[in-house]
Amino acid sequence: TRTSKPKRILAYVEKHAVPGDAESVVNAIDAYCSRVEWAMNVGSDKGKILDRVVSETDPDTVLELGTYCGYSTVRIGRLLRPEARLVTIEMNPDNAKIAKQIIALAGLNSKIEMLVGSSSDLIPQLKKKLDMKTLDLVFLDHWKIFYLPDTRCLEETGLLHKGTVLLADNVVCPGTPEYLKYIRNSSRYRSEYFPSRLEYLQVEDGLEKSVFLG
Ligand SMILES: Nc1ncc2ncn(CCCCCNC(=O)c3cc(-c4ccc(F)cc4)cc(O)c3O)c2n1
Ligand SMILES: [Mg+2]
Repeated sequence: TRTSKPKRILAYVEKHAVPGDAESVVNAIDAYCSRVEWAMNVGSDKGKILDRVVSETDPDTVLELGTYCGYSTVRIGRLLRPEARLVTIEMNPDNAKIAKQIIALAGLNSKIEMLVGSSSDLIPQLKKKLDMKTLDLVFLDHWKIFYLPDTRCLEETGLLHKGTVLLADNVVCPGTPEYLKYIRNSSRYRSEYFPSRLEYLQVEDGLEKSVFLG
């Protein structure tokens, strides 16, 4: 098949969003994925929780693991101050290409840098590659079995500081049991579960917010 779901999402956004208006890009993707075809964006219900956590954290540096089409990248980026920076990691080069175009359409190129590769390969390079002092917020939305090893890697590479917020998508569906077990039992984090719904469906899902205590 010539087109892919991300390409169909991009085509819809190009037709229905207003260039430079990040909100209209988010709304266009939600309209498409709720009416035409489901896609694994964090969606509007969990998106409202994400918005609140981003606004309360007001981060200077953000790391997103798993870009897909860039829905949550734009959702987060639209709330950041002009001098703030968001690095997003996507392993699939075709998805990264689409996401780059959606991020550009939202007018967020100046705040967002996309890295193409696996989180496990790229996280160790973040500190030196991007002169990343530390991260204020991490949004985990990639392969669910990588949440725990990547969190351990973030700890070991000194990318977390006292107060860094980790926000994990899909802790109920598809589920991230090993990550939840670790983060909820670790004295180095204070965790809180935000119940919600799986994107565009009536299935239970939720976000786990964990503050690193150092
Ligand atoms: N390590 C590494 N580094 C970087 C990377 N970049 C991409 N990947 C690969 C990640 C591939 C996509 C991850 N996301 C999901 O799998 C996901 C799934 C559902 C879902 C699906 C079916 C259902 F029936 C119900 C729920 C819903 C969600 O909200 C999800 O986020 C990477 N991996
Ligand atoms: Mg997700």
